[in-house]
Amino acid sequence: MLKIVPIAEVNGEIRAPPSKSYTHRAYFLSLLAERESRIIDPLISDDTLATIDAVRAFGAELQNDTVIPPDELKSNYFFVRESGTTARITIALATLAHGKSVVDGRGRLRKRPMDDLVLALQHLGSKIHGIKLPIIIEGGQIKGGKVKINASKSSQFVTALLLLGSKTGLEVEVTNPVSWPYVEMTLKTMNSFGVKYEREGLRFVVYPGVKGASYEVPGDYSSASFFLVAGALFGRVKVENLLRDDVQADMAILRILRETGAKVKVGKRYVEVRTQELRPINVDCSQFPDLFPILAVLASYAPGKSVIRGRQLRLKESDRVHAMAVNLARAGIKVKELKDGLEIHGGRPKGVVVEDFNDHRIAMAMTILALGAEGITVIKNERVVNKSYPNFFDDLRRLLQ
Ligand SMILES: O=C(O)C1=C[C@@H](OP(=O)(O)O)[C@@H](O)[C@H](O)C1
Ligand SMILES: C=C(OP(=O)(O)O)C(=O)O
Repeated sequence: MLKIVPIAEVNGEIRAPPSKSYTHRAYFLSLLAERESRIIDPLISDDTLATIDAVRAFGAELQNDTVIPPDELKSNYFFVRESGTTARITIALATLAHGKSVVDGRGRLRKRPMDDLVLALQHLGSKIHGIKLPIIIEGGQIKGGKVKINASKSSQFVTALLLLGSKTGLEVEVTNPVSWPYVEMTLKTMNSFGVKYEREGLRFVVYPGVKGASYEVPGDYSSASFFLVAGALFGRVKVENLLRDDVQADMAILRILRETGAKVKVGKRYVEVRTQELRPINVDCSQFPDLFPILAVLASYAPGKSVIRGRQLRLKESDRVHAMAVNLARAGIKVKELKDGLEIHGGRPKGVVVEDFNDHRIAMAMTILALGAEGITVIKNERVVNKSYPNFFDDLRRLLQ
């Protein structure tokens, strides 16, 4: 358990951890490559360990930062912990492995949607049983061809098919996408690994062949966003290891912080945010859903009414709309739960015992809220941040020292 005592101001620097999303992509593309690859500075967290375990279970050999791919993927039992990204990609790639595979996970992941991806893979000839984890795949029947994917619940369905297509060749047509920048992140990583594809709007033709790469994982804007908001609320924060020229979904934080009135300076490899003034925000997070919890915290301090929405916010490690509504109401903030988001009236939050709903981003967002709250905040289970950011509290201490 951790107690967070409010501070007068924040003024410090940290280094962003490596990107969870790029780490997933680099390991799975290394698995599919024609030769060995190097992955430099990967994120090591609960989610990426799930991916590393899956890549090993498919038959890859990992020696330090080198991944030696198998000649053929092996069918296996894949336990992906609570990693949605790992689950979706593993389900798709397991269709390549002759024999029976099982993909399973724990907690909320067993309730999160897999159905549209399963339908698409069945359309391509694979035999799959179940639309929620645990899912059984009778691999080896998959062939290339043409498939349409409804991406209204998750862009990870698209990512999974694009990666599959880098092995089989595949034409993919996407409908109703959320979180589109994550598809751009997948395509960018495919470029790094020498995969050829053509695109026209929401249609892709992926050609078979993954060359391999020596790939350096960039810093994570999703993890950095918690401290960038702390800079906007309470003083100054500089986050190193953030590339200006990137396509990460949560780079949206830069535009939003400027719109709310913070002073944002972007260098080649860093971002610095200073408090200036705070205006309410009105934003749809459907393309960058992981910012929702920390934007709700930002809105809690911004005088006036903010509205923050997103189509898939209730489908994550928790129902994030409900989770933030509960915690902000407990902190004395006037909040109204909408079908797809929150209406928040900014004020001065009180310290609370945080209900994290076993969601790393709820715990991290509420920790930042605590820095300016009236009274002490309690984080009951600080280990919940291990899913994406094991060093979160170490970096917080570094910032406050
Ligand atoms: O592809 C990825 O790496 C991710 C995509 C997003 O999910 P959805 O596409 O399901 O919104 C995001 O919430 C998740 O943290 C990581
Ligand atoms: C939802 C997240 O990841 P995943 O979908 O991979 O579980 C997240 O990191 O907030």
